[in-house]
Amino acid sequence: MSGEQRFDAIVIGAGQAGPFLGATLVARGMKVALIEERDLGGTCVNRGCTPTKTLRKSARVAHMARRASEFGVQTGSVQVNFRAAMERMQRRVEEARSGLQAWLGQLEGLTIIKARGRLAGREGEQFVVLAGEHQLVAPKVVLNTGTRPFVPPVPGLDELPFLDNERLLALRELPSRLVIIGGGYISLEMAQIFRRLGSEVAILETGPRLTAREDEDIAAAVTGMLTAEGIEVNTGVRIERVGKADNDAGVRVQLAGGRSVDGSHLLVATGRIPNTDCLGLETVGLEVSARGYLVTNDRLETAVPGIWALGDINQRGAFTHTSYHDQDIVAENLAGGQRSAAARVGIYAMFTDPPLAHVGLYEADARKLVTEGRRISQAVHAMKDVSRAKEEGETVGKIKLLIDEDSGHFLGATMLGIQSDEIIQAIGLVMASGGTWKLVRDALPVHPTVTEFLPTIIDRRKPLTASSG
Ligand SMILES: Cc1cc2nc3c(=O)[nH]c(=O)nc-3n(C[C@H](O)[C@H](O)[C@H](O)COP(=O)(O)OP(=O)(O)OC[C@H]3O[C@@H](n4cnc5c(N)ncnc54)[C@H](O)[C@@H]3O)c2cc1C
Ligand SMILES: NC(=O)c1ccc[n+]([C@@H]2O[C@H](COP(=O)([O-])OP(=O)(O)OC[C@H]3O[C@@H](n4cnc5c(N)ncnc54)[C@H](O)[C@@H]3O)[C@@H](O)[C@H]2O)c1
Repeated sequence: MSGEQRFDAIVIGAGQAGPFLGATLVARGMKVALIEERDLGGTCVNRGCTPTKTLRKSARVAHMARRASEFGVQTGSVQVNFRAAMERMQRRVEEARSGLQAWLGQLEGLTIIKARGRLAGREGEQFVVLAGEHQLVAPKVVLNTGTRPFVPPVPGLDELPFLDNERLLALRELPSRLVIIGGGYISLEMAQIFRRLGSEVAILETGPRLTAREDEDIAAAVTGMLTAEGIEVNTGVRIERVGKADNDAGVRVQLAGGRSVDGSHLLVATGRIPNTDCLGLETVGLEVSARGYLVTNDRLETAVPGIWALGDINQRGAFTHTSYHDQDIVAENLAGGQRSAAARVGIYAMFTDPPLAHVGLYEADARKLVTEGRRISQAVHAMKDVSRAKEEGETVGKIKLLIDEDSGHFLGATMLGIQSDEIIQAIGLVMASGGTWKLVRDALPVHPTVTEFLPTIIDRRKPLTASSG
């Protein structure tokens, strides 16, 4: 163990919050240690957003090439070079990771330590952190250790070489038939990508529908979009066990009721668990929730003053943008600001093609408010009736807007359709700025875009009733 090193702040975990907060603090003249046991950039850069969104592009190009004749373009038969697509993805990951490394590496005052970090008690006002051979102390500790895949207690799973998001992205050969357990974001994004790259794909979801959080009609539209591409969707299943298929060459998932589903590869995408179990939290008196998350106040401070929990581990978001936003809040508050995570409006996109994007309340939440006497209206518009979508030949999906009739504020929006990952932000910005629907109606839109339809959609809104029937 080397001698004790003193810092103004120690960041454990280089996900989507810690490195950026560290950079801000050193720019203010502080001395900061950034401890990362794997790769800078965390899940997003190395095994999440960056690789999946890069591979998604290869899948989309293959998909559009197959549709080429619809647009008057002749291509001949379309072949996917899986290795080349994976290599393109890896190059992008390496570029992102090395860019981050180069930027962080030249920041004066920032010490990067490649090791697993953990708290080891306190010395007066200072927290002690151990990281490999290093013993560090600082009065401020920022935890940004993210999540890892949750493996469900399915009999037989521990004896199979199943895939998770990381192992899937390391494949060298295209799976001939990919069976996916789980029907959430990772499942659906990867199902469509691998289907378009040439795999057969089957999804097995225990819940009654895919994308459990979404409105029923939206989940149905997502399911329809995936089945139209030849993806087999099984909802409401109960998995009894998994094992090798008869020919030993693949996997067999045995379902309750006697049915089984075989595949060459098995992807398990059934949620994530927080990396809080090896952090030595008990040494400073910090506790986690029943599911392992760190509880924070709206300033993202834990129950122990001087320790912050940022990103997925605080369960205030499970996205790169929420993690990054967390560090922005803390950076400003450390400089005397009064920002709060409570003030932000939840927004996200699932990057199927077309994407599903959402902000604010869901229809079911709004209906509950109606039972409490609120006057709420909803507008729904099919993408097949949006001119730009017709011109693009991509008419899947719909737009839904929820409006509070008394205040004029948007309460939420859901969009399944081309560029909805971008368009949703128009509503998100109006919501965050406290504006009303009139702002959207009166602003001058660009033609021809999907966004230009928002005023028309708003005009067609109807009162929302307490029940959907
Ligand atoms: C397949 C996939 C696709 C995704 N796509 C998107 C997307 O399109 N958009 C989006 O917004 N989000 C996406 N996400 C979610 C996104 O990746 C996370 O929300 C995001 O990475 C934020 O996480 P974080 O900052 O909390 O930590 P992470 O990015 O998880 O990083 C935590 C870091 O801490 C390190 N660490 C953990 N414990 C220790 C320790 N004790 N000592 C030292 N280091 C430690 C880990 O090695 C890791 O590098 C995706 C996730 C997955 C899995
Ligand atoms: N576009 C994005 O922003 C994006 C993309 C990918 C991942 N992510 C993040 O990654 C995280 C994890 O995603 P995920 O898809 O693994 O989890 P998820 O929680 O979104 O979905 C998991 C699904 O698995 C099902 N399930 C659980 N146990 C099962 C079982 N035994 N058999 C069958 N089904 C089972 C659940 O009912 C649920 O529908 C999310 O928090 C998300 O924020 C985000």
